Amino acid sequence: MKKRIGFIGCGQMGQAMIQGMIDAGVVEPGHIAATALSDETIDFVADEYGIHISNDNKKLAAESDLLFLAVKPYVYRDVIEEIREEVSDDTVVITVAAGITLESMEEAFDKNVKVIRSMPNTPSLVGAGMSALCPNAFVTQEDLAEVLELYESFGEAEVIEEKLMDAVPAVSGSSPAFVYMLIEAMADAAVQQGFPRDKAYKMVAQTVEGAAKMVKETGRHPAELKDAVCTPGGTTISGVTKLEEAGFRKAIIQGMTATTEKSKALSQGRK
Ligand SMILES: NC(=O)C1=CN([C@@H]2O[C@H](COP(=O)(O)OP(=O)(O)OC[C@H]3O[C@@H](n4cnc5c(N)ncnc54)[C@H](O)[C@@H]3O)[C@@H](O)[C@H]2O)C=CC1
Ligand SMILES: O=C(O)[C@@H]1CCC=N1
Repeated sequence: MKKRIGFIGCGQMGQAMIQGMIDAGVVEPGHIAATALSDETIDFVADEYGIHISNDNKKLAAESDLLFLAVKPYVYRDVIEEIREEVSDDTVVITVAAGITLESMEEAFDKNVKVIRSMPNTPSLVGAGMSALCPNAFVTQEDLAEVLELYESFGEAEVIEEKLMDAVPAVSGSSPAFVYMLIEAMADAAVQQGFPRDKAYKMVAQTVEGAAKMVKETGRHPAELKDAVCTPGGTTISGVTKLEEAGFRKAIIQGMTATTEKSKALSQGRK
């Protein structure tokens, strides 16, 4: 891709996307530029990814065709204030933040601006991301196709209606953290039984990946796949029974609901 790609903010999420798109070969490092606040991050990112990086948001905004805002939601207002004049009618601004709505972006820019609201996740770093996107009315089909090509280079991507965007952190944006908690807890239990840590993480992570692949590739219902593991009177059903007693599903659903509620609160300008 020949478009000039800019990242304002280059922390966990920005770096995961940059690494993912470079590894996929969809864009040359020379076509990516970024900004960061600290000299430490600027030096690290320049060395690690070979992209151009500075602390000049205005210049970056003026020189980018596809401009990612990969800063925390509470920094958005100040950053937009700073770059508003540099963003042209043709620039596609892509949000990477929970609770930043298309409407709030249009209000903040106070002019016709192309905006795509997106929610990626950190597994983009290893080409296994899951992202959701939704464009505003000024984004053309061609713009959207280009941005989708980038997101699909580091994982899967879905274009969805904006009313579903607040549920995306729970489904895919924040949920890697929940899966890491599951992996950590399973590994702790294995270590309690005498497993070395490294073997425990490897075996549990491979099992999580394998189970996810079974859901994706067989198309079978997760409950059917679970039933196929449960030998009558065997080990699995004993574990399943105990997990149900402990409120496993309830805890997951409550965690996801809290995540979505927080995203809705941010979208509505509540804390
Ligand atoms: N970390 C994650 O798993 C995910 C994060 N996101 C979203 O990505 C956005 C960034 O999150 P992270 O990368 O986790 O945060 P982070 O704190 O790792 O990175 C943010 C970066 O922005 C820089 N920054 C702050 N103010 C700036 C400014 N005025 N100009 C230029 N750079 C500035 C900071 O120095 C920092 O390096 C957030 O809005 C978050 O909602 C979305 C999906 C997943
Ligand atoms: O925790 C957060 O707010 C961000 C959005 C999704 C993942 N991290």
